[in-house]
Formats: sequence, C-alpha cells, structure tokens
Amino acid sequence: MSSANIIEQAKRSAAFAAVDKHVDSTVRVLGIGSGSTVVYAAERLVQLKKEGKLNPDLLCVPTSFQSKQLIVEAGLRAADLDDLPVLDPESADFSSIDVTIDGADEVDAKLNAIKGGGGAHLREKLVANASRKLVLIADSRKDSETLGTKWDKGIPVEVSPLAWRTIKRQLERMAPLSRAHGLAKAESAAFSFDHPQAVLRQAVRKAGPVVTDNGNFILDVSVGSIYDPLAVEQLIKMVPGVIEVGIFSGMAKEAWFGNEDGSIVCREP
Ligand SMILES: O=C(CO)[C@H](O)[C@H](O)COP(=O)(O)O
Repeated sequence: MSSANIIEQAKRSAAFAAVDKHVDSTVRVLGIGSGSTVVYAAERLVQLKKEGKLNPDLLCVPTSFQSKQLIVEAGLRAADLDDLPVLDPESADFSSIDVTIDGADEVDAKLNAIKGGGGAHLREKLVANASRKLVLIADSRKDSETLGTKWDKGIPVEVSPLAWRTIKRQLERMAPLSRAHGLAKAESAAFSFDHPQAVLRQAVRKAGPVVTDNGNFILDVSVGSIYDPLAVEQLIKMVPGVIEVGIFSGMAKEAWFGNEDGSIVCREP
C-alpha cells in the first residue's frame, strides 16, 4: 500500500471506531465536523443507517458547507444549531447536541487542538461549544505533546476583511510572554516565537484570499511552540476584528488516532 493510502486507512479506522463508540439509537442530535477525516465518519453513519442502528429522528448539525453536503448525501437530516432545543432545560447545561465528531490539525497531550486547516473553525467551535461531548478523529501524525510542533502552517484565525492588515500587524506584535498580558502564570511564556508571523491565506484556483463560509478572511498565525493554548487563544481573541481562533482549549473529551500499522489509540485528557 502507498504511504498516502496507509494514512487514509488510519484516518478511516479512527473515524469508524469513534462513530461506533458514540453513535447509537439513543443519540438524537449529532454534530458533524469538517475535513477529509470526517468523510469516513459519514461513510460509517451511512452503513449504520442501512443497518437500522441510528435513531430514526436523528438530526445532524453541520459545521461547514462541506459538512452539510456530507449530511445530505448520507440521506440524513440537517438542522441549524439555533433551531434545536436544549437537551436538558431543567439543568444548567445549555447543550443542544449529544455528541460532535470532528477532525483536527494537531492535538496535544491534554487534548487541546489546533483546527481550521479547512477554514471551518468558527462553526466548528460554535457546534463544539453546544455539544455535551466533542470527539476528535485523526491519523497519528496529528498526535503531539505540544501544539505548534507538528502543525507548522500557523494557527488559523478568521478575521474581518474590513481590517485584515491592521489585525495582521497587531497579531505580529503579540508578546511571547503571557506574563505581559496577565493571562497565565507569571514567568511562563505562552509561545516560543519572538516575532509571530500572520499570513493571509490564499485561495487555490482563484486569485486572491480564501473567503470563508461566513464571508471572512483567514490569517495563519505562526507563533512556534504553544506552551499555554488557553492564553494564546485569549490573546488572539482580544484583537478587535478577530472572529474566531483555531485553538480549541479544553473542549475535546476524547481523541481517536489511527496508526500506520492499523491500530487505533483513544485518548482522554
Ligand atoms: O478543522 C478542520 C477544518 O476547519 C478540520 O477538521 C481539520 O483541518 C482536519 O482536517 P483533515 O481531516 O482533512 O485532516
């Protein structure tokens, strides 16, 4: 098997295992992530539907245009997040979604993740935030001790096109010491680069920038190793015009990694 096929097989195994563990007839609302690994989750959902193992009233909440197409093509029913009732109105839990299965670009030892390689992280974060459980699926190349050490394309940051140059300049002046911003433990650096770089993501086969499903631009912000994901997420989020940051700190409850030898690892924080 070619190395590309081995990676695809690893992604598929992780996706199938996560769906098998988390999706049964008791699941009423399911979040569907975006990207190439999630395609295999949709493949497994189609099989389960044929076997009569899904809830007949199952609603699927998409995280992007691509994800909505996957839902429709799988013969499942798509629902918008704000059209759903909360699962348990009597409790403080505001979740509308039982479980969301999504891909990731890098996942650290505590299951903090970088997402947004496909530019869908705004809706992905909204859906994750409204989910009782966020389950990540990936091949083992994404499994990392420290964010920023494997995914070297920068943190995807969705920004307003109205001020992208100003936002870029401001992000490039972010101080590496979280101490300067009072956001994390004194003396500890949130990230390693002295001079972060923010690059406007360019479209392929179209001149000009990537325009997200929400009509915004994406800056890919390289900061080196991310020692304190929450502090970096907060630092970036504070810049006016930043719409969403592709760091998901403390959101995932489980991550499934497919290995090249065909084995699968499931990790919890
Ligand atoms: O966050 C995402 C899209 O915004 C994807 O989930 C992430 O980029 C992983 O994609 P893939 O499964 O193709 O590696």
